[in-house]
Amino acid sequence: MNLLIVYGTTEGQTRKIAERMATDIRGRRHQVELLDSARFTPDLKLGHFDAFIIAASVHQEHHQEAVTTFVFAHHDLLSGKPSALVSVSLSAALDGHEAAAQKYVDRFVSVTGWQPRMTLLLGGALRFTKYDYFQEQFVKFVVMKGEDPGPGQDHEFTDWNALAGFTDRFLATIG
Ligand SMILES: Cc1cc2nc3c(=O)[nH]c(=O)nc-3n(C[C@H](O)[C@H](O)[C@H](O)COP(=O)(O)O)c2cc1C
Repeated sequence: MNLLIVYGTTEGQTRKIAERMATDIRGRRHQVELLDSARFTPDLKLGHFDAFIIAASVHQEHHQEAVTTFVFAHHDLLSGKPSALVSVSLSAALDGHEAAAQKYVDRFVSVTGWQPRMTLLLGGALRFTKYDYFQEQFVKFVVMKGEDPGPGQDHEFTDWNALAGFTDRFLATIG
């Protein structure tokens, strides 16, 4: 099988997630190409791929615009082949915030018209040491609703075992 992973990342965590999936897929003896949504090439031949994984992170309640545009433009092709969505957010990792994480996905599906075969809501990372004032305030007060982020400045919430299990299950659906 030949898979394409298209990812959108703002601070780098989703790139790390996409790269981990690619490593796992190659370990299962499939071919895989990684494409950063910020670097689309018009000559990319999507018809060459047997299955697709879209991975994008959430900022201010939305996935990256470049990913949304790509999926909207190709939703028929994506819906006609095995395809999966990995939605990376803080809400996916925080107790009591699952509904918000699901809401981002529901909106993405409704805006793009694509119905992924499988979806994973996956925790991302907090990088307070890299945020500017606005980013820090937004994460603390809008996303975390004033909850104490804890003493550590930066924290990775990504459940790598859940990701590996998801990748395996998706590969099992495409044979
Ligand atoms: C400015 C900013 C806004 C964010 N907005 C949201 C949000 O609305 N909902 C959410 O669940 N997570 C939000 N997050 C958390 C990100 O989804 C999380 O940090 C993720 O790991 C980012 O992935 P990336 O490094 O691939 O861009 C936000 C993060 C930042 C820095």
